[in-house]
Amino acid sequence: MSTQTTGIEVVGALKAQYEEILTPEALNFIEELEQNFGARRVELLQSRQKRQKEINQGKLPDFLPETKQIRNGDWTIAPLPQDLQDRRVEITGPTDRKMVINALNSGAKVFMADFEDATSPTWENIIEGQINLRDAVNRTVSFENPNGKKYVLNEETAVLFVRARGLHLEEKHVLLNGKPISGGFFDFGMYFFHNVKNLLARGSGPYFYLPKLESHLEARLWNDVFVYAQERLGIAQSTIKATVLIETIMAAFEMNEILYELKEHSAGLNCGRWDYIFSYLKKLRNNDDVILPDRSQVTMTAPFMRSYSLLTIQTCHRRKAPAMGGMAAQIPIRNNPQANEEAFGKVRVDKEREAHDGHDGTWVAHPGLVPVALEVFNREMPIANQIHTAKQQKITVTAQDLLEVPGGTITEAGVRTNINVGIQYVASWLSGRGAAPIYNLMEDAATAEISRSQLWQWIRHPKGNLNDGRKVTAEMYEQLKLEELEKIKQEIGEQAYEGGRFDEAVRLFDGLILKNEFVDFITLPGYELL
Ligand SMILES: CC(=O)SCCNC(=O)CCNC(=O)[C@H](O)C(C)(C)COP(=O)(O)OP(=O)(O)OC[C@H]1O[C@@H](n2cnc3c(N)ncnc32)[C@H](O)[C@@H]1OP(=O)(O)O
Ligand SMILES: O=CC(=O)O
Ligand SMILES: [Mg+2]
Repeated sequence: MSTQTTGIEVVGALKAQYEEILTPEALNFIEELEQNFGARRVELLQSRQKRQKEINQGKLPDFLPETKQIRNGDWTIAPLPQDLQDRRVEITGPTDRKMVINALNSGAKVFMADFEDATSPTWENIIEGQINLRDAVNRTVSFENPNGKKYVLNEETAVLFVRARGLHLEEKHVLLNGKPISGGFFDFGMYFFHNVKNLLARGSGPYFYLPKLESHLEARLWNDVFVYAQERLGIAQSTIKATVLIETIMAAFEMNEILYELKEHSAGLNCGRWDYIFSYLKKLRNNDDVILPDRSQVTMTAPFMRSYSLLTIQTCHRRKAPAMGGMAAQIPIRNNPQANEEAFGKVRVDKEREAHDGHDGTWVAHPGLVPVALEVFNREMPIANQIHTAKQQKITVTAQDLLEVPGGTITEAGVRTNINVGIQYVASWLSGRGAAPIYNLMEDAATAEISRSQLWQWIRHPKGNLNDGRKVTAEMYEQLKLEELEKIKQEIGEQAYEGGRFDEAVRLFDGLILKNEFVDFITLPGYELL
């Protein structure tokens, strides 16, 4: 079915209620965003390729000489609204109806509803996600489980943020002049269009997370989108607030500049640790000095990760902006109290380090972890945030610190885990679930990117050897893959395996690992299969 408006065309199926989101007025607004900003998005994506080429030729990422004045200048972001002063615990999750209610009721200060890493962007997930968020803002959202359990919002709920898709992702079910539009502009635009007035009437505001930025020019693009959107709907400038994820190695060198570009709309920065590891590996993949050990060994205490976290705190607080921490991947383990306590212990240590260092809040992936993170931040952070404390203001983080290669080993178990978890995740994503519990860890698009890029690199890197001396090769991958697929079949059962899009997942995964050309994001070839 297709609905034609001026130049913009919806080619996705129109199920019940979809027209309530895809109104002619909302589509006109999206069309204007794409008309005004679509070409710049494409140019910025080309700039990413250009910078990658320079890195491949040996030019390492560094702080930009041309923006030194901004780094040295004395400026701050605009004051934060009242409901963004205290963000000590933020829960994240997909925009699934039940989860939206559970997250808003979880006791966390903020719920980040995610159209990015935790969402497989099927047309249904995207449009139903918008319906769910609209109903959440209206406070009419409800849900009934097949077992009769009913879900409604509590009196007091978390503040809502929405993470729009990254600039690299398109929405192929909405075309402008026959071409797919930006997924991020769609997510932002629809949520803003349908909810801004209601959010303001309820004393909150249109709050966003912006993922995977690679430069301050990308932040400038988003700022221009915000300025346009506010003007167009008659909303006061500076109403929109956005937290930018520092989750690419390139953005780590432009934190000041990103805050500066968005300074009227900024709600600080967040350490998106999983994509950051992926980006470090992706950008430096052709550098013979750079290689990462097993995924489990690349933690926030690795020197390059710690430098990045501390620099985020220093930069944000100098600019009076919140510096949000990141996501520990552990989730509750039912039916095994000891393993559960160990998992909670790991989350606790992670959050203690973040709070102690000076982060103003942190992320959790599951309602069961909200009390764990809250207890730590309540203990370590007796006031609403640490923006005005002097923590980390005296440290110096250099380009070398940010690029320092971590030590550690590559093991056969690490290779196996990357294959096993990577394929299971891709199968889940293709089946419409963008976040999945696998071996008691939260897996999403960002963690899967690490798994597959490590395999790609270990096969090709001169130092891609196991701790027992064997070189990681394509043949080893093929052999271990067969064994891991058998293991998965045993664990989840033949029926779930057959119904789980595993064959397509394996073909997609093989393409990512075995082709010499590095694919920028799993979700790009993945989206062709959705
Ligand atoms: C790298 C990054 O970008 S991190 C941010 C992106 N990633 C995420 O947001 C992941 C968020 N987390 C999740 O999606 C989920 O916790 C998963 C997929 C990891 C595990 O989900 P499940 O297997 O459903 O967990 P589990 O069975 O323990 O859930 C128990 C209850 O908690 C709810 N729940 C679990 N996680 C969440 C969440 N993040 N938000 C809201 N509710 C949640 C479930 O809906 C379920 O509710 P019910 O008891 O009312 O039925
Ligand atoms: O988006 C968060 C991340 O860690 O990646
Ligand atoms: Mg991410």
